[in-house]
Amino acid sequence: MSMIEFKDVNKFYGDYHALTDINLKVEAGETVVLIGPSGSGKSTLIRTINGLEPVQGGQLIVNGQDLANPKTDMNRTRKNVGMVFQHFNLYANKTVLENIMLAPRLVLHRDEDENKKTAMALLDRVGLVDQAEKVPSALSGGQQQRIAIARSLAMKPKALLFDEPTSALDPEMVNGVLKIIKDIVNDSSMTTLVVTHEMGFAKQVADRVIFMDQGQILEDSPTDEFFAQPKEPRAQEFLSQIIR
Ligand SMILES: Nc1ncnc2c1ncn2[C@@H]1O[C@H](COP(=O)(O)OP(=O)(O)OP(=O)(O)O)[C@@H](O)[C@H]1O
Repeated sequence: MSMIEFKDVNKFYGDYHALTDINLKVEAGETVVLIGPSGSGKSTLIRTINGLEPVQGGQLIVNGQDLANPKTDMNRTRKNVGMVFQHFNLYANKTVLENIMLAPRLVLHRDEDENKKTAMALLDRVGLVDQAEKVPSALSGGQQQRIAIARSLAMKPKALLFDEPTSALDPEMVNGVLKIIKDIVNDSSMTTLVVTHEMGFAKQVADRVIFMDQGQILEDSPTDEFFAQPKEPRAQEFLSQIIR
């Protein structure tokens, strides 16, 4: 069974048809990058995968559960599917260490010593061990995003979703964060979906590229084929505008 499977999924915001007949399979361990113009539905699509946006119609199977079924327990899915947001979404009044330890303590009931050990190892992995006792606002945007990544990894998720993880960062912070995401993709067997406008990064990490426009998936191609020449005229136009 696929880790993630959309079958004829639709999503409305009121009358606005945000996702139209989405069909998509992502296998365990795959890395998929979603690209497309602003407003094409990329964020909406990945937010449906951990139940942050409910869908209407079709089936959305994530780790064996159908999220299109209102009876599904979303908490079980959220335990297994992590999310990194554009604006970090750290807890402002908690230390960096507490940000990382909170969910494993409350949701997984992880032993406190073990929890701290794991959190410190993750801080080491993102190069911020010395910042453990600070509050997020004392750190740069790039550092805050690295903490947010460590926080999501602390839950040991089966899948990790990144929603434009570098769009809110100052340019000099972008590469450090992308490097960490690349290392995670290379070192783990997690299923990873990334919405990004960073095409060089997409080429390096993605197994497949999905191009969206107006709430639809117009192209789903292996990365090499997509960047050599997308099949879809609208994807060709999009790429020609952003790669100079
Ligand atoms: N909560 C909401 N209520 C109403 N409409 C929304 C909501 N969230 C998104 N939309 C609309 O749905 C469409 C898709 O938005 P979405 O954020 O998924 O696009 P996107 O491809 O991620 O764009 P961007 O690259 O600009 O982030 C847009 O037209 C947006 O205005």
